[in-house]
Amino acid sequence: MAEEQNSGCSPESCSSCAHAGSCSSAKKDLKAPANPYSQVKKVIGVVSGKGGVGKSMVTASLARMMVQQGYSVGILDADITGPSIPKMYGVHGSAVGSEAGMFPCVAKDGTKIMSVNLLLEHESDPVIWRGPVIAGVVTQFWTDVMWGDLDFLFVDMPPGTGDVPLTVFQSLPVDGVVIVTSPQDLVQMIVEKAYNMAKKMNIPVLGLVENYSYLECPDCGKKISVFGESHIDEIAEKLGVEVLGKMPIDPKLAEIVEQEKFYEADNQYLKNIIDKFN
Ligand SMILES: Nc1ncnc2c1ncn2[C@@H]1O[C@H](COP(=O)(O)OP(=O)(O)OP(=O)(O)O)[C@@H](O)[C@H]1O
Repeated sequence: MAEEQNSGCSPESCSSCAHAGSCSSAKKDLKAPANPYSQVKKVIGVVSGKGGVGKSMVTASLARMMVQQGYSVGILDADITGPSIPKMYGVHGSAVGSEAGMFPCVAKDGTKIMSVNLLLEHESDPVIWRGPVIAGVVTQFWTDVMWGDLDFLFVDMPPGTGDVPLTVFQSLPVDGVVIVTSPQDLVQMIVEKAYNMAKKMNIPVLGLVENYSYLECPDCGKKISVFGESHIDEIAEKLGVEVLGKMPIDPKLAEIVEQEKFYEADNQYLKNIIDKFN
C-alpha cells in the first residue's frame, strides 16, 4: 500500500520539513540507544547463511587480531541458543550488574565478552525461548551492557537470516558485516542470502571469509580440499565483494579452543582484514 506523503517533501529532507514528526513518509529509526556507559567506535557483525561454518572461530579470530593491534575490543555473543565465545576464552563466571547496567566479563587478553552463557545458572542450561524474546535479549546486550570505551565490538550472530540478525541490523549501529562460509555445495545460494539481507538492511558487506578451505598435510605440505573445491572467488566477483581470507582447518586453532585459551591465539590467515576495519 502506498504511504501517505505530504506533497513537496521527500523522506530524505525530513529534518528541514515543517511536517517532520507527523508525516508518515518519514523513515522510522529503530536504533536502540547504547548504554550511557558505552562508547563504541565500530560495530562489526559476523554472519553466515547456515550453521557450522566456524563463524564463532572467525569472530574470535577477528577480535583477537585487533587486540594484538592494540585496540580495545568486545564480543557480543548474539548466538543465544548456541553460545560458544565465553568457553573459547575460558570465561565461566557470572556477569555482574549494577543499577547502571551489566558489566561484560573480561578475558585474559582484555577482550570484553557478553553472552547468555554468562547469565545462566548453569552453562549447560538450554535456552528455550521464542524468537522475539531472544531478539530482545540481544538488544539488551547493547542497551544494558556497560561496554566502556571500545574501538571494535564484534557481534557473533546466529546462523541464517532470522529474528536475531534482523534485530541486530535494525537496532544496533552496525558499520559492516563479514560473511563466513565454507567450500560446499549450495554455498553460492547461502552466501547470497546473507549478502542480500545485509544489502536490504543497508549494511555494508566488508567481504567474505572462507573457513575450512583446505587442510595442509603436516608431512608434505600438500593442500587437501576436504570439503571440495572452493568457489568463493567466483561468488565474490559476482557479488562485487572482496574475499578477505581463506582459513584452513588448523589443528593448532582447534587445540587452543579445546584448551579454552583463545586469548593466546595468533591466527595469521585473516591479516588482510585489518586494513578493512581501519
Ligand atoms: N579453521 C578451523 N580449524 C580448526 N578448527 C576449527 C576451524 N574453524 C572452526 N573450528 C572448530 O570447529 C568447531 C565449530 O566452530 P564454530 O563454533 O566457530 O562454528 P559456528 O559456525 O559458530 O557454529 P554455529 O554457526 O553452528 O553456531 C569449533 O570447535 C571450532 O573450534
